[in-house]
Amino acid sequence: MNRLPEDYQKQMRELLKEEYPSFIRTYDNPPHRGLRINTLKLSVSEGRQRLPFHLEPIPWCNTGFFYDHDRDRPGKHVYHAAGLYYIQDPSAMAPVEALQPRPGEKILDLCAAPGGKTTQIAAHMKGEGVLVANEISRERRKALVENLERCGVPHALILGEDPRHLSTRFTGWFDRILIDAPCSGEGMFRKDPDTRERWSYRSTRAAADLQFSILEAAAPMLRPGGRLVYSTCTFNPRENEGVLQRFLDQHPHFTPEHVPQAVHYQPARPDWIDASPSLAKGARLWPHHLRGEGHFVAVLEKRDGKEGICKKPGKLPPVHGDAKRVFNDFLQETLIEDRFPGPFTLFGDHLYQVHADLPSLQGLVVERPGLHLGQAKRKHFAPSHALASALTSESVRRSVSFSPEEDHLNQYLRGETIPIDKDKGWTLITVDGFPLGWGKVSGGWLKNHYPKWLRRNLI
Ligand SMILES: C[S@@+](CC[C@H](N)C(=O)[O-])C[C@H]1O[C@@H](n2cnc3c(N)ncnc32)[C@H](O)[C@@H]1O
Repeated sequence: MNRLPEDYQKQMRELLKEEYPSFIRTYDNPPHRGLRINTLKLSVSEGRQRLPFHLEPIPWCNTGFFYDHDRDRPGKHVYHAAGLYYIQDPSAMAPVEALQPRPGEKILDLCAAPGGKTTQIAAHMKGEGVLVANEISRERRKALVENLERCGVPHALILGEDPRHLSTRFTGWFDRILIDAPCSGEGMFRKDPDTRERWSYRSTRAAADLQFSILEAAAPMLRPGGRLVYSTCTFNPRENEGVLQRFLDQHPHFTPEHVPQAVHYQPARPDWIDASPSLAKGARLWPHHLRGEGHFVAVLEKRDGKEGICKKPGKLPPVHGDAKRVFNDFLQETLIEDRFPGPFTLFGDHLYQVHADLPSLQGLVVERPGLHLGQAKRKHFAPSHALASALTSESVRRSVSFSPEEDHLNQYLRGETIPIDKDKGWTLITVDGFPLGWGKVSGGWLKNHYPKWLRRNLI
């Protein structure tokens, strides 16, 4: 295993003083493991009854649970594929709890991949409002898309922008913004030892400059009275209190607020860098004080500024008659109630449901303009995996439920065709009633439409 960098140990010894021995001993222990029940799919109490794992509540997140890594492998269970939970470091659940998202709001997750916090925000929003998930890295956006689809998030717009470019397009538009910033990752050295190799004093300075530029870009996008959460997974005061002080010096209309649930955390440490004492309202999550990795969380409120400049809805590519017709035919044949009132847009022949009053997206890298409904071919409509995941078995005319132990379930996940005695047509395939994907029944066979890139063998 990679050793902890000498300079890092020296830094932590100087900062933590008498606390240092108990801090450094945490590296001898395994990391704590957590999962978050996805309340877009099921309630916490149903999740506790249904999930076959040894769960213990995480005090700072009421949908979060520790699991026992020696006995449970939730990442391999079919309920994971069905999006019933998201595996997440317990400390990483703190920033969204501090953001306090509400249904119907406009919320920006500026550094979103792989989507742990985006899916947590989506669950708080109950799928209502606009959730903009932005991720600059193309490679990492793939995991973001996959996780949002798996978790059945119906209302996200996925962008791939440099925050400085976004900033000019959404002035005063968001009620809440999360910046879960790229950082030197000191808080992850225990869980992910590879990150140790990339660390140096210089890398922490470069990270601080990048974090400052991301905060600067986010500031104008928040409406007056809006809430911004800044979080990192590093202990480094230069990247935490230091970046915030530099930001507040130039943006006096932002004020630090107390992080909710502070009783579970330690206060931030402005005294380490001679910053404003008000920054102590932020929180530090330490592995020698709680069961999780290192994290930093701060809440800022905006007191002033411009409000909602981009009120004018943007124009998206229109939906031509053929696409509308095949989609409507599909809806009538497959769904019991039409839960998709639009508006819609077409990207190529892919149909999306979008939010009614989005500003123009022209010139932006758009990974998903909204919920991907499927592909509108000339004569028929092929529903998407994202649509299957956002539905329930009660909302469709035909569904088949397999139990986790059934052979047919494994066959479905492997992508095989399955003999079946059911009515012809698109059929929602579920595990215990929770959607996994599509199949199409014809002549006594279920043709498998589980996405090729997700196919696998259950253990
Ligand atoms: C700590 S991770 C985000 C984790 C994510 N919020 C989650 O909970 O799953 C930080 C992200 O910032 C992205 N990033 C890197 N450089 C960036 C930049 N210049 N502007 C915005 N984001 C950047 C990284 O690609 C990375 O995905």
